[in-house]
Amino acid sequence: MSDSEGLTLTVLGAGTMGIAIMGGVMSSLASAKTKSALSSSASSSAPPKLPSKFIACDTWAPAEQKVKDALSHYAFPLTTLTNKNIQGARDADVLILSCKPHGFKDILGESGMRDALAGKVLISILAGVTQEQIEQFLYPSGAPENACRIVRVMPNTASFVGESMSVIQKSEPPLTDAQQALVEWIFNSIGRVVTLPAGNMDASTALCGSGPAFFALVLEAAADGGVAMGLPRAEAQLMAAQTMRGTTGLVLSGEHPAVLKDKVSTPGGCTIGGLMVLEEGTVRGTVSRAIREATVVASQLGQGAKNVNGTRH
Ligand SMILES: NC(=O)C1=CN([C@@H]2O[C@H](COP(=O)(O)OP(=O)(O)OC[C@H]3O[C@@H](n4cnc5c(N)ncnc54)[C@H](OP(=O)(O)O)[C@@H]3O)[C@@H](O)[C@H]2O)C=CC1
Ligand SMILES: O=C(O)[C@@H]1CCC=N1
Repeated sequence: MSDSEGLTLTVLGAGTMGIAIMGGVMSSLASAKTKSALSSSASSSAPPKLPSKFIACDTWAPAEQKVKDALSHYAFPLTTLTNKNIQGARDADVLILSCKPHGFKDILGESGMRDALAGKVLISILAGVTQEQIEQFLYPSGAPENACRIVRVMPNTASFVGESMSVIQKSEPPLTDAQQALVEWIFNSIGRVVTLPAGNMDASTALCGSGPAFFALVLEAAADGGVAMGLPRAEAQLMAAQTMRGTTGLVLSGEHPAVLKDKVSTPGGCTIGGLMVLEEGTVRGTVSRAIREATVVASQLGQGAKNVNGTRH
């Protein structure tokens, strides 16, 4: 629980994302400490207290070692628990629900969970599960005065390296200033943040949550092309990754992707030759359709639907 030094952040589900988010937050805190300037905490919108202790809960016993292997080197107080979600929730100030989408009822339905969550902020990163679904499950007769506040956020796995793109769902009614500051601090500490209405969360899941997988596929294909033409594998992968990073740097600094593309295409040169092959392969349509498909699949993940991907052509 919160002490004079800081808050306790608990993740309920210590898999890929639970570890990535804790790792990102720890890394951000550690680098602020190293610089001995908690610049974000010094800003007017920073929460009065930051996370300083961490609890990772899972049902899978080997998760404890995975968490320790990934995070112990940050040297923050870190507790790992197996089948002790209530203890993890009780000892928390702020929680991240990071189980699989269909698993939230198991966790939130545990006897004593409602009391353990009272008055706290529960951040759900589950794909396809709405804030209302969680609220109605926890409080079927309406939220009591001490109900926890549920906030839906869609981050991505680049949280681990402080490069997430996280979409925070606009809360209705608004969170308190302190709650809002805490949620924004957590996700700003692990990357960039935008806030959007509830209706945009499934598309955000496809573009930001799934996005790293889509971009990794393109990156890997580009490296393969280089290898096919004789580049050594390790260098080809580094070259593809750094080239993708440079491209995103230009776009994030304000360059329009279409202008960027045209600038690279020297008339009569090799780039336009490669671009024509991509257009013939309907890369744009295929990539856009992948985002549309993932959006539709994401929208069904919270309905308890099984094998959703198999129901679509
Ligand atoms: N992976 C990603 O890049 C992203 C994922 N998400 C969302 O984040 C959530 C987690 O995804 P991800 O990290 O990939 O999934 P993982 O399967 O890696 O992690 C979930 C963990 O929760 C555990 N778990 C299952 N039931 C319980 C329980 N009752 N109590 C505590 N822990 C439990 C799982 O154990 P077991 O494996 O034994 O079931 C598993 O270790 C999902 O809802 C997903 O939609 C959002 C953005 C990006
Ligand atoms: O594939 C999934 O369902 C999750 C949600 C976004 C990224 N991974």
